[in-house]
Amino acid sequence: MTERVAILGTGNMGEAILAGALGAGWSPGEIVATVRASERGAALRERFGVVTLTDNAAAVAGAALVVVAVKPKGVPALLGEIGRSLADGAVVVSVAAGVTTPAMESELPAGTPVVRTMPNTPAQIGAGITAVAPGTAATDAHLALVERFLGGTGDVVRVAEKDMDAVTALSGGGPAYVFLVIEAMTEAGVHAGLTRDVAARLAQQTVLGAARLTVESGEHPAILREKVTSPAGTTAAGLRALEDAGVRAAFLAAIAAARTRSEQLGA
Ligand SMILES: NC(=O)C1=CN([C@@H]2O[C@H](COP(=O)(O)OP(=O)(O)OC[C@H]3O[C@@H](n4cnc5c(N)ncnc54)[C@H](O)[C@@H]3O)[C@@H](O)[C@H]2O)C=CC1
Ligand SMILES: O=C(O)[C@@H]1CCC=N1
Repeated sequence: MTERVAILGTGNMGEAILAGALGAGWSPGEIVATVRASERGAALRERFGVVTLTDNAAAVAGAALVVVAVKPKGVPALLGEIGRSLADGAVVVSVAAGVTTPAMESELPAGTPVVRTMPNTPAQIGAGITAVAPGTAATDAHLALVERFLGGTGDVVRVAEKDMDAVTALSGGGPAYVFLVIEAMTEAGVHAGLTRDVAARLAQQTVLGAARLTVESGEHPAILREKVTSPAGTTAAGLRALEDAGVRAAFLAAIAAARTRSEQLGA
């Protein structure tokens, strides 16, 4: 891999992408990461061996791919900062919730290729999923570079930009919902008398195994659920309690609320 990549704003998501890309074979020499605080830069240099800078304009000079990973409200100012330093043909990718491609294009020199993306933090171990939606000047070659880089962090799926707020709600924030489920199942196991270590291991591996079985069997989750649920058995009793507590409705409400919030962040 020969292209240089700049990651601007290397916090939780930027670091997850950095770790995932390095794990997939991108070399530290190909990536420069920017930070606000120099101690953060020193920690990233130590951990990953990449060059870190606090100057975003200097970081994008010579980069073919620029990944903007600051908070949504920081994106316009950052794009304004780097516009004149971008290399010819460089593609600018944002991971920010809510920030649209027209909004990105309006802060950059006319004709700059941009791609809006929504990754998630399992990118850190190459198990993420990123949705991508191109702006008006992004060509297939730009998308191919973006997909090659982000492909190191997990799956990549192309979506229409109008679907990005829904994607943000489902997979962008989705790991948090699953972490909450793992935390709650673990705690419930402790309440049922298991040690915390055993309960945590059972909850983690159950979520991992169920997710893998869904993917690898290709069967509908409802069918897989029926195969666990013996008539009048233990699982039926547990599922009844979850339905009584409104778990399905809670997920509908959670994804709808997160989607609305993503729309607001872009407004
Ligand atoms: N955390 C997550 O799971 C996901 C986050 N995102 C998006 O990623 C973006 C970043 O989110 P997080 O990583 O969670 O936030 P964060 O606050 O952990 O990271 C942002 C980093 O950017 C740095 N920063 C801010 N302005 C800067 C500047 N001008 N130059 C250089 N560095 C600068 C901050 O010091 C911070 O370390 C957001 O736009 C969010 O919507 C997208 C998908 C998932
Ligand atoms: O919570 C947020 O706003 C970001 C976007 C998706 C995940 N984290």
